[in-house]
Amino acid sequence: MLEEDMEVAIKVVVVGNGAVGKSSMIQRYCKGIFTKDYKKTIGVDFLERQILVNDEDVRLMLWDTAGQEEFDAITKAYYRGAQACVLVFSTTDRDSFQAIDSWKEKVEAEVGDIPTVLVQNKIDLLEETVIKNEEAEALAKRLKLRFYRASVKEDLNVNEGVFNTTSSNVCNQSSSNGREVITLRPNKQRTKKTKNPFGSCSLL
Ligand SMILES: Nc1nc2c(ncn2[C@@H]2O[C@H](COP(=O)(O)OP(=O)(O)OP(=O)(O)O)[C@@H](O)[C@H]2O)c(=O)[nH]1
Repeated sequence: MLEEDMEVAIKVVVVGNGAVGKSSMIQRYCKGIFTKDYKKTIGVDFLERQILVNDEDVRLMLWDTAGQEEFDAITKAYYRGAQACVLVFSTTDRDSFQAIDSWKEKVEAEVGDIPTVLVQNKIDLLEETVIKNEEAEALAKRLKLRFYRASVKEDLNVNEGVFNTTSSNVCNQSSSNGREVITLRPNKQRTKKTKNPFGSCSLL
């Protein structure tokens, strides 16, 4: 296939316990909306958004995985090929915080060590928090992860924070260690060539 016929795509998996806000986070980023209703994800779901890398369009493909353990067998098949991971827990759910190690291990078991960020969602509910700031920061430090406090509801830190940073991490890691992050797909409209699309990154 000619280089002109290729496009770049980054696959990101969003994982964490049920009801921590994974689907909401992806919807906020890709569609700019928030809904109060809780609709449990069955298996996996998928949305995408275009970002700009070195003036080249890149497709950020966000895989929304079910938080319920009953779907583990299905969801882990979808971790394969992921180039980045967003680990999410909720301010009001201690179990979701304690489960982060196990989620990280599940993803690592399928795809190894990929750029990952840790997100504490629902910080609009801080008055109901069941997790101390120091605990969350200690977890991020121990796992060596960049840590974000976010509120999908209030639209805090989702766009500029979580997803744009995740994309940058993938880009930077790619340019520093030569790891392959490019998925090739037929794209007949494309004519421009780039030798190193991840040399530096800028996001829309
Ligand atoms: N207050 C508040 N509620 C939120 C926030 N983000 C999500 N929610 C609510 O939390 C509930 C669960 O959100 P989902 O996005 O469905 O959670 P999920 O992690 O995808 O859940 P599963 O599909 O079961 O894995 C919904 O009622 C959302 O409206 C937030 O930042 N603040």
